[in-house]
Amino acid sequence: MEKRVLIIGLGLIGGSLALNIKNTYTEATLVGYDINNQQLQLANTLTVIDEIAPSLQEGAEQADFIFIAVPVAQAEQIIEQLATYSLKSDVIITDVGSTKEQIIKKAELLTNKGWQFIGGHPMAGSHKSGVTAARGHLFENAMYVLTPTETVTDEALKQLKLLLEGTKANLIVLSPKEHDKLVGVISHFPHIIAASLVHQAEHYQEENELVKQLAAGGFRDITRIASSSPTMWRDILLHNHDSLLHMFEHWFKEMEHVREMIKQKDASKIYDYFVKAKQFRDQLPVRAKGAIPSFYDLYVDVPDYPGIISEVTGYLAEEEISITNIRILETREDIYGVLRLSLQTEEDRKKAKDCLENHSYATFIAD
Ligand SMILES: NC(=O)c1ccc[n+]([C@@H]2O[C@H](COP(=O)([O-])OP(=O)(O)OC[C@H]3O[C@@H](n4cnc5c(N)ncnc54)[C@H](O)[C@@H]3O)[C@@H](O)[C@H]2O)c1
Ligand SMILES: O=C(O)C(=O)C[C@]1(C(=O)O)C=C[C@@H](O)C=C1
Repeated sequence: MEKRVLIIGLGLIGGSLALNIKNTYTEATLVGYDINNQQLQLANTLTVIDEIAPSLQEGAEQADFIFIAVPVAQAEQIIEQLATYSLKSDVIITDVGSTKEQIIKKAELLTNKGWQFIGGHPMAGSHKSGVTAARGHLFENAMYVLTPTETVTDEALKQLKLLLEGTKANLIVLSPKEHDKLVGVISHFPHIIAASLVHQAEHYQEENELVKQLAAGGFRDITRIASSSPTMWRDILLHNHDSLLHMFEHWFKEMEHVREMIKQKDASKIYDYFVKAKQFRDQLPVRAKGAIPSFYDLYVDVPDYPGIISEVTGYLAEEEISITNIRILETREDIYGVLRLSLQTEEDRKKAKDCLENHSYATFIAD
């Protein structure tokens, strides 16, 4: 039976969800709504959605499923608006916000009217925003948290899970409180640290402008997420402020502990500190997309001249070696560049290495 799925907010996550749902739920008509008309038109042109909603109200009142995919403060306002409409009696409403407690509280406006609201949060994303960053496989193998409360029926949960099958994500149920605490530790607090490291570098840049030039792989890796949407992250911090304030206390103690080890020049404690961190970090699930993206990467030294990328990919194509991603690392802008090729298997990487070395390229593996 045809189902109308309204996606409110056609950015990275809303757009990716639309692409995912279309993968498997073929009887769905994807209807989009966004306050940014340019994003909306773009989503339509890119066929991420099938139709544009004439208005939020019309789109919502005709929908069987509603996804709220806007920054979390905006999500609260959308919920308030939806609560004033005449939605279908069996509509299922969900969201994708990075915080859950405050949204679930607000959603009582909907559940009090007998509508089903199931909080959701796909644990995959990017520092990029907008529908052009949307990807059909963004959530593959990632965790996707659902936070149904006691008002949610088994049938509604089943229907939503069915709709989300195309994401190929691992659905997991948590309470909103548990969610906010856990995600605070592994996503929200690290985001603050990333931004603070960038501020620190900027501060030192005033003393010596070489800071920017020297910022190499490590700094770029640890601060990538500081390039994310400031609106989205402002809202997340304001929503999860209780958990985050608590974590600051731990963090200050942690930093104090590190400072003390350095002050004492305690080599053995410093070594142990890094050993323990490495052990825990190395145990994280590395092969699953969405957790920590992990591919079989091959680095290739390339001279900086036009056409170099097509030359390299051309050699690989001749030997039918497919790459999943390609990126120029901007660490050595002066003479040479480094291409990072991501391959699907160890075997493909070996083949690519042999192929490019036969064409006199220097390659290296950095696992
Ligand atoms: N970016 C990530 O990595 C990530 C991952 C998981 C969940 N999330 C959550 O997903 C949500 C969306 O994030 P995103 O990365 O897709 O952001 P985005 O900036 O790419 O897209 C958000 C879209 O919402 C639209 N919008 C804003 N207010 C609106 C309103 N009142 N009505 C209609 N449209 C509105 C914007 O115009 C924009 O197109 C956020 O709540 C975020 O916390 C983000
Ligand atoms: O990969 C990134 O760029 C992300 O920031 C994704 C990330 C995360 O912290 O892992 C960010 C916020 C979301 O709520 C979920 C995922």
